[in-house]
This record gives sequence, structure tokens and C-alpha cells, in this order.
Amino acid sequence: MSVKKIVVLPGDHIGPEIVSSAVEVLKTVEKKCSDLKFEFEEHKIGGASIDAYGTPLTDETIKACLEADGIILGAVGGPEWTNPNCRPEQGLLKLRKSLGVWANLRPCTFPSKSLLKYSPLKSEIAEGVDFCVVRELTGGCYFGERTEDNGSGHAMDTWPYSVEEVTRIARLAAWLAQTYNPPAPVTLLDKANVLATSRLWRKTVAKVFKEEFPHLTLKNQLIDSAAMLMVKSPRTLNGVVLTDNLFGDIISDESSVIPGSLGLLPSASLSGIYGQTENLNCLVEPIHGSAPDIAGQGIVNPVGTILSGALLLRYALNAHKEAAAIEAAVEKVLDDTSIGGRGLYTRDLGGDAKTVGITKAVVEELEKIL
Ligand SMILES: NC(=O)c1ccc[n+]([C@@H]2O[C@H](COP(=O)([O-])OP(=O)(O)OC[C@H]3O[C@@H](n4cnc5c(N)ncnc54)[C@H](O)[C@@H]3O)[C@@H](O)[C@H]2O)c1
Ligand SMILES: CC(C)[C@H](C(=O)O)[C@@H](O)C(=O)O
Ligand SMILES: [Mg+2]
Repeated sequence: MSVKKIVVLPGDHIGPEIVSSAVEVLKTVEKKCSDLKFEFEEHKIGGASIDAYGTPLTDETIKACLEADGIILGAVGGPEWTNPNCRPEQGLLKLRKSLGVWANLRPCTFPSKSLLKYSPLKSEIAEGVDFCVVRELTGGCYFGERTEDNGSGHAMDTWPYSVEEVTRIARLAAWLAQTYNPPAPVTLLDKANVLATSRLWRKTVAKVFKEEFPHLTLKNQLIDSAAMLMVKSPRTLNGVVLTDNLFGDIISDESSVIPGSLGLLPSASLSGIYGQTENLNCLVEPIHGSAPDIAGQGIVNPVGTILSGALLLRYALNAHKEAAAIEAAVEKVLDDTSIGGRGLYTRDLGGDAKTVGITKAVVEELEKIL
């Protein structure tokens, strides 16, 4: 049995609160599964790293992450770090680039059945939603050349993409579609009616699917109308939703409205596919940010981060049974009507459960399942 090294990056504000929940859950998996052994190593990132070392990401942290089997991150950022040349978010972007994690999987589904009636959308619209946003993560306008306004009154961002970058993510989206039974449709979201990069995406993705995955269904949807469909008839996007870095960032936050809270959704960023990519890097994090408005009150929803731990097990360690067990434990806790008759929810979902209460309940359920 090999020991798996997991680097833990709590980050800022609510980051430490949610990451400790996920680590507790992973430690429970370790306790119950004799063939899984973890070694956790904590490092600073974001504002915490700026305060300690004057930079949002140190070389030591990058090295530790490159040597790890998996990385779990809370969130970075906050209003107190105002220097545009030394922002917490730059640490996260540099980490993604250094690890080469170009594919960001952001599944959107209901972690529990009982949540359906609390969705801001009508039940008949939200029911059965199950798609995974595959967001390109190391290209596009996040990493294009940029000119800051240094008093000239002009600023510029550029939005570059290459055929190679689009081809590899198209293949990953197709691989993911094929893990569904039957294989899922893939919907490409872009702005091909305006942007040159979107036209490159459309042409390249169509070629990959025609030549390599002719049995899969590929659909196209402009990003603006996709944003509308996501709340009007979200099931039309079921399957795999493939898109670029910025569109994926925006549309995934929107998708969290379907199950009811930004605090629910996990993500995994990958440098390839388990079993197919040598030295695969995997960074998991919830899709939300550092939520400075609720930090330190013990009321943060830890579910997105706990489920991110499940994605780490699935996509970095091939531990599918254990990943599914975490998801089942979360579902049980959210559906547990024995407390207040409405499941155990934090304040973002209208409940009064605390972060530690949810975590403890998930750990207890997991111990029963594993
Ligand atoms: N991956 C990351 O580290 C990441 C992601 C997004 C935003 N950020 C950063 O986070 C900071 C705050 O950004 P923002 O306010 O726009 O977005 P946010 O996601 O931090 O918060 C948006 C709203 O959702 C709520 N929320 C978020 N996560 C929650 C949870 N787990 N439980 C309950 N409620 C939750 C917050 O309280 C807030 O009202 C910024 O500095 C931003 O750059 C970091
Ligand atoms: C903090 C920020 C750089 C980040 C992004 O835009 O990728 C965040 O919004 C996310 O969704 O992970
Ligand atoms: Mg975001």
C-alpha cells in the first residue's frame, strides 16, 4: 500500500473552515479503508501567503504541490489585499498554470433529493438536472497579455487560444461523456457570432468529434442564450457542457442556483485523465470563493469542499467506491429529516446547522457506509 501525499491549501477567510471539514472526511475514509493511507501537508496560498511571505504563492508551495498525489484548496481573496500587482487570486492562477491543470470539471446536480423543494427554481424545472461543466482552465483571457491602466485611461486584456489547447479539452470532454451510460451529449458554449477564439473552438471541437468520437452527440449553444437556458430549462444542458475559461467561470456560478447554493458545488482541475496521463496533477476546490461576509461565524456550507474531496478520490486516486461513499453520506445528511423535519442545512439553504455539525454528521454516516 502506497502513502498518498495530499497538499492542503486552506487559503483565506472561510478557506480554513471548509478545508478542515474535507480533511476530516478524508481522514475518516483513511480510517475505514485499509488500502488507503494519506499524508497531509499544509501550505499557505493567497492572502495568507502574502501576509507571511510577501507573495501569494511561494516556490516551496509549488514544489510541494507538484510532488503531491492530490491538492485540496479552500479559497483565496478578500477586500484587504488591494495591491493589483500582488493579489491573492494571482497565487491560484499561478498554481493552476504551474500544475498544468487545464481541465476543470464542475459537476452540477442535486447532492440530495430533499434540496429540490428548496431550489429557487420551480421543482419541475430543476428536477433531473445533471450536467458537468468542463471549463478550460489555463488559457484564454485569464492568461493573455494584459495592459493595466497606469494612468493612461486605457487597459487591455487579450483572449488567446490555440488548436492544441482546444483539442485536448475537447478530447477530455468526450472521455467524460463516454463515462456515462448511455454516453452523454456534449454541448459546446461559445460566442462564435462575435469572437475569433470561439470560432476556433467551434471548428476544432467539431473536427475532434467528427474524426475521433463520431458516436457522440455534439451540440452548439451561444453562451448568452445558454445562460438563459440554464435557468429556464436547465435539463437541455444535461450531459457535458464544454466551454472556455471565462465563460466556464461565470456559467458554473450560475449553475449553483439550480441546487440552491454556491456552497454546494465541487470542482476538480486535472492535467489529463487518470490512467492515461503520466504524473497526473489534480487540484480540487469548491467553485465558490472566500466569502469574507460570513467568515469566522461557523455557518459556512462545507458540502462543496467535502464533495471536492470525493472528486479527488475519484479522479486522482481512482478510489471510486470511497468517492461514492462520501457522496452518499452527504446525501443522507442533507436528507436527514430527523432534525427539524427538513434535513441538515446551513444558513445559505435556509437552515441553522453549523459547519461542524454538518461535518460531524457526514463523518458519522460515512463510518456506517464504509
Ligand atoms: N477558488 C477561489 O479561491 C475563489 C473563487 C471565487 C472567488 N474567490 C474570491 O473570493 C472573494 C469573494 O468573492 P465573492 O464574494 O464574489 O464570491 P464568493 O463565492 O466568495 O461569495 C459569494 C456569496 O456566496 C456566499 N457563499 C460562498 N460560499 C459559501 C459557502 N460555502 N457557504 C455559504 N455561503 C457561501 C457568500 O457568503 C457570498 O454571499 C474574492 O476575493 C474572489 O476573488 C476565490
Ligand atoms: C478567484 C478566481 C481567480 C477564480 C477564477 O476566476 O477562476 C474563481 O472565481 C473560481 O471560480 O475558481
Ligand atoms: Mg469563479
